Amino acid sequence: MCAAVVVAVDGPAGSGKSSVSKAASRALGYAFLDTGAAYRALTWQALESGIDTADAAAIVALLDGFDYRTTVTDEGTRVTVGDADVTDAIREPRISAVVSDIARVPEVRLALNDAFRRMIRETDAPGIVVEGRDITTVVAPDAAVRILLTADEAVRIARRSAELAPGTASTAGQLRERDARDAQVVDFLTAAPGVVTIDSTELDFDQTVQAVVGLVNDEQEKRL
Ligand SMILES: Nc1ncnc2c1ncn2[C@@H]1O[C@H](COP(=O)(O)OP(=O)(O)OP(=O)(O)O)[C@@H](O)[C@H]1O
Ligand SMILES: Nc1ccn([C@@H]2O[C@H](COP(=O)(O)O)[C@@H](O)[C@H]2O)c(=O)n1
Repeated sequence: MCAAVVVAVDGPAGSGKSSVSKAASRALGYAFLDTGAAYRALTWQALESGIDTADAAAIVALLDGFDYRTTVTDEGTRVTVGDADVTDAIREPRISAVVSDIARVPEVRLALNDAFRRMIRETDAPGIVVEGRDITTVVAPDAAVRILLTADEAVRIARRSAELAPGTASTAGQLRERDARDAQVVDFLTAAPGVVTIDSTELDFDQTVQAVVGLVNDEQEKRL
């Protein structure tokens, strides 16, 4: 039984899931769980081990020794695999290009989802904001607040390009391709029943964070 208020956030690539969820968690005094980081770290481990990411059996074999940890520091959350700090490496385009291979392996999803549920149960914060693709539907379908965070594709591409520039064309292609491949595995493009859609196309960053925080506060008030 989890005593913390769980806020589940799903959405497509570049919709602001991690940046908005992180800022909202800070504003609320909640913990933050970026589930995509675990898929990315396992991808990093596969590439580091010289494994073809399309080789599902080899990927499943990696799960046993996968020593994935996150540590909250003053500078932000550090991600490690074994002794390696992979915080920055897991954001590289070479990881984004193949992470969907890893995410489509059912054994990987089962193992990581178990780990995510354990992290949610074990948080000692009053609440936790958890973001990914299947949090509202699979990982935490009973979450107190469930949000689909989205924005028009062109806006998401522009925001991502501004972050990664140069290379708008390849950024666009990669974002579209990753969404298309991920959507074959989980549906993060339509809100499941009970899930509230926040469309940030016309909102700036702070307004989007406020929309999330406002929803959580409204839900908390209803429960009093
Ligand atoms: N409402 C907004 N207005 C302006 N910029 C935004 C807004 N929301 C997010 N951003 C910016 O868009 C970029 C993408 O956001 P972020 O990395 O959080 O997306 P994401 O959904 O986690 O992506 P991915 O799934 O690819 O990891 C970041 O630079 C972020 O600061
Ligand atoms: N709940 C999740 C979270 C992520 N994925 C896969 O990981 C990739 C990286 O996620 P980001 O949020 O960091 O972009 C994503 O493209 C998915 O392949 C997932 O399947 N389920």
